[in-house]
Amino acid sequence: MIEATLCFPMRSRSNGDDPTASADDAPDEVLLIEKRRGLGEGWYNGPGGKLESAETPRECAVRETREEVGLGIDPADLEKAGELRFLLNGEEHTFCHVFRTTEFDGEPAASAEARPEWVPVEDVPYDQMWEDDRLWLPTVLEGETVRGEFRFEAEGDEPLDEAEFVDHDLETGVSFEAGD
Ligand SMILES: Nc1nc2c([nH]c(=O)n2[C@H]2C[C@H](O)[C@@H](COP(=O)(O)OP(=O)(O)OP(=O)(O)O)O2)c(=O)[nH]1
Repeated sequence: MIEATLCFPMRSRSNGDDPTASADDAPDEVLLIEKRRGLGEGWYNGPGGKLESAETPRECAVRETREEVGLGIDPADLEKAGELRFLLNGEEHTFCHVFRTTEFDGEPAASAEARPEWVPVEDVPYDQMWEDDRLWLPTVLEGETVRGEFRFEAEGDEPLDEAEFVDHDLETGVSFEAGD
């Protein structure tokens, strides 16, 4: 079983040039990446990837976001937003921790792995993402929490991103342990 993370940096678009904007405005843009290699290549996603040994999910999300798009994040500023379990042919394939943050340093920059893009929450390109994302990502981007199980079926040795998405269970408004 693979343990992985996703991180969704968010900002309020109106804090830029709108003089009526306040810093308290709800974040309405999310930093997505166009993934340039590996699992989900060519699709949009949040920065993220697999845990390295002895790393916590928070440390992994911070490291992957720095490596992929160059943003600096304090692990304590990550808000746990979800836990997603991906099953392939009935077996647990990946357990993914989802984080959200509005606190980060620097400007996103492209890397060999990712091309970053700020996207208004209402324009997230779900038709160019993993098929299950439209079921849970809107809730995460609204500031809520999710726990879900997503079942994929594949023939032979097909990787997860070529498997067929068959069904799911999803719970919203869940609580996570402090420090998760
Ligand atoms: N949004 C979304 N992300 C997913 C789904 N399934 C899934 O594995 N992911 C994420 C979890 C990880 O962040 C990422 C896959 O890990 P990765 O980026 O390290 O994969 P990779 O094959 O490129 O690995 P690497 O060689 O670069 O280490 O994709 C899904 O259904 N939706």
